[in-house]
Amino acid sequence: MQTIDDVAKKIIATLNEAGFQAYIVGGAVRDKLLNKPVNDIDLATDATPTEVTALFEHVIPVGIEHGTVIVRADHLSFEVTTFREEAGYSDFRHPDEVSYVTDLTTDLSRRDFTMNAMAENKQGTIIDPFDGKADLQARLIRAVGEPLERFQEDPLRILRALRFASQLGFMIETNTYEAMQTRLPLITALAIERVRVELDKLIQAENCRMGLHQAEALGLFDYLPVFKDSPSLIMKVRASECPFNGLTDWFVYLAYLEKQFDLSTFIKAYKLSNKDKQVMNDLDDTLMFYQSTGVSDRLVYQLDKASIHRFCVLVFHIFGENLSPDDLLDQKQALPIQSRQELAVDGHDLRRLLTDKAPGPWLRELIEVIEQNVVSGSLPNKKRAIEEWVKWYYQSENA
Ligand SMILES: Nc1ccn([C@@H]2O[C@H](COP(=O)(O)OP(=O)(O)OP(=O)(O)O)[C@@H](O)[C@H]2O)c(=O)n1
Repeated sequence: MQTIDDVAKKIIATLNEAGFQAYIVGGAVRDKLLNKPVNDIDLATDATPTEVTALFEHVIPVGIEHGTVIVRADHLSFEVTTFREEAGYSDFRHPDEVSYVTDLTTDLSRRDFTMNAMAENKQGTIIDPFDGKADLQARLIRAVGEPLERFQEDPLRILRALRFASQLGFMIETNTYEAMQTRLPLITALAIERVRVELDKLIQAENCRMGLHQAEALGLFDYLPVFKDSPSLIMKVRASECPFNGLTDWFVYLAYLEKQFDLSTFIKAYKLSNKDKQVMNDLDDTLMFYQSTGVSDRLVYQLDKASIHRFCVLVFHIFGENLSPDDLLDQKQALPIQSRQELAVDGHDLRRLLTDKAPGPWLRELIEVIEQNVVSGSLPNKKRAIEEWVKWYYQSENA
């Protein structure tokens, strides 16, 4: 079977045959050397975006102003970026000016860390002008060239260093670490959404204890919303037994750890997306419900396969109770229905039945009551029976 690496090499071959240089660069080279799975490959070339576009059938112009296009091949996408050097980052996000260059080493020299500044050609030879391979072997994160400049260009690299330390269990080289310390105040200028992406990766990583320790030693949390106002929070996180790896809802856990914050404080401070907000709020509701009633039929009904495992992890760490995801799933499967879609009536049926009622929130509330009764077994999931019950419910309500 053709791998993502084979497809990338085909793209490189097409560029080489047209007279251009082309290489695999960045995280893919690093991860291959670490024997980690590679799901995403970036390419660099001396061809301009216009020249790349002319060579391939499916090209998406995603970031032409930064020299990047996406080449689609065999149902996979590859970012292809023209060799460049960057003049400065006044918004700490996008380089102010991008100038194309023709030599690979200049392109590699603008990158953050030596382990991310290697390239691989079509034959699989590694081009490594900054000794990234040696640093990988020594398990060291080292800035390329002058560290103060690298972090000035993009202070997000400070967080990237910490999250790589957390993901890979690497140490940060002394000069690099000192430059991170000097430039640390610049992280307050970063968009909070970018900060959160790195923080998520740091906290969910395999070596998160070490990553958190390094972040705390550096003073990172003094510059981060919520954490900076609550120094005890990070102490509690460190002291907690919670294995954050894989725990996507760590904000919920932190909100429970620090009772003075409700979840909305985190949601607002980190500008969580609506989807994230929904997931976090649902989980928060379920945990509160668990706190008051324990494992009830109504509770297992609210959980689904995707959320059941993390719910159990959170219950263990917040309440110290050991629930088995499999047992909860069995209990859920034994319920009369698994989801609202399986109810024998829907909104249309109920509106037809209660023609004298004007549209309003009553319909959603009624469906919720029916759902609860069916789940608890006090009402059979049969259309006739439910309709009879609804008529009785309204008669008794109006009586
Ligand atoms: N602030 C940044 C972000 C990225 N890069 C460079 O761009 C490459 C690709 O960046 P990205 O895809 O964001 O990260 P990866 O290093 O590939 O790591 P991961 O996929 O784990 O996020 C990096 O390897 C690095 O060479 C950089 O120099 N400075």
